[in-house]
Amino acid sequence: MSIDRWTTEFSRVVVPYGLRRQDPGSMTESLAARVRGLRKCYGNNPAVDGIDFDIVPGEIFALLGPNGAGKTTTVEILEGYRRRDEGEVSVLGVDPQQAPRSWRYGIGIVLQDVADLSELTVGETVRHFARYYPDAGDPDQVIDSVGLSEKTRARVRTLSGGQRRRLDVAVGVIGNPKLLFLDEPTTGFDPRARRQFWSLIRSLAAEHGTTVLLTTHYLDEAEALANRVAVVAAGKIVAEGDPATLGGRAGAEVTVSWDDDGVRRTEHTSDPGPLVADLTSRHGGTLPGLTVTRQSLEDVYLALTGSDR
Ligand SMILES: Nc1ncnc2c1ncn2[C@@H]1O[C@H](COP(=O)(O)OP(=O)(O)OP(=O)(O)O)[C@@H](O)[C@H]1O
Repeated sequence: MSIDRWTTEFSRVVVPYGLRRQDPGSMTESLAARVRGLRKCYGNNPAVDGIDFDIVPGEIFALLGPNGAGKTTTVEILEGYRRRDEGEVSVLGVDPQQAPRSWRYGIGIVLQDVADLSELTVGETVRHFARYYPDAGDPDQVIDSVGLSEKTRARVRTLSGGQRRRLDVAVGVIGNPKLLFLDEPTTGFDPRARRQFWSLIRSLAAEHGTTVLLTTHYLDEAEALANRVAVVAAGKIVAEGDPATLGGRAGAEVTVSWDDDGVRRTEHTSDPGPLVADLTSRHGGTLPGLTVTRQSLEDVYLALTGSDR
């Protein structure tokens, strides 16, 4: 996250705007976001070099890519915190560069530690942010939905890292956003906290219809959460699709391994069923040490973003 985004976002949420209620349904929103030919250079260096994608309402869309690929720059342009050099961008039916302040009520941004008003309690923090939205959710319900009910009266500075992230999410969703931006949301989480966080995000999408734009370096996170992923490398999208089939994964060869009298055997096949059936019958009905491994999303990702890029 860039400092200027943090500063702008922080001032956005702590400085009242003189809020005006707007019916979010009045925006043209056949797509939650539409991006065409997006380009952004820093000096002579293209950070984003001609990116196209759509985000459908209600879906969880993940941007993956190595450090410096251009994900944050893209997301900040969609959030309205950076100006593009070229291309068309529409978010909730509006160009973020021309957006009225009321457009912000429809988007939620989960920033790391934006809720760090450490002397306030969890309840006070969420109520504080709720005041700046015309259509805010009930603070107690939102705190409950992120699993922090027992910490409502705890001071923010006493929370663990994972609990703070939950509070960041509570602050990100208190305005009932239609589109939620999650930038590397589970960095530093323990495995259980990550699973709980994933459940929270899934339920936001499933129960509230919230659209989510996620950036992450965790491929299991993308696989667990995203309906679609786009892999970005050197400012371009190099693959896009369902994480289960990305890069021809579903049709790729499968590795079948088993133990044969103490010797490890391996075969590669695009159709493992007949091979496993044949081997099993030849081994008298059981195949010791059988493993059937399909290409992982990480394998596909590494091939797509390899050193030749
Ligand atoms: N304010 C800036 N000034 C100059 N160059 C920048 C600036 N912000 C980003 N860049 C450069 O633009 C490129 C893309 O950066 P960006 O932060 O968008 O990548 P990213 O995919 O989000 O990376 P990460 O995964 O490390 O967060 C990088 O080469 C980066 O050094």
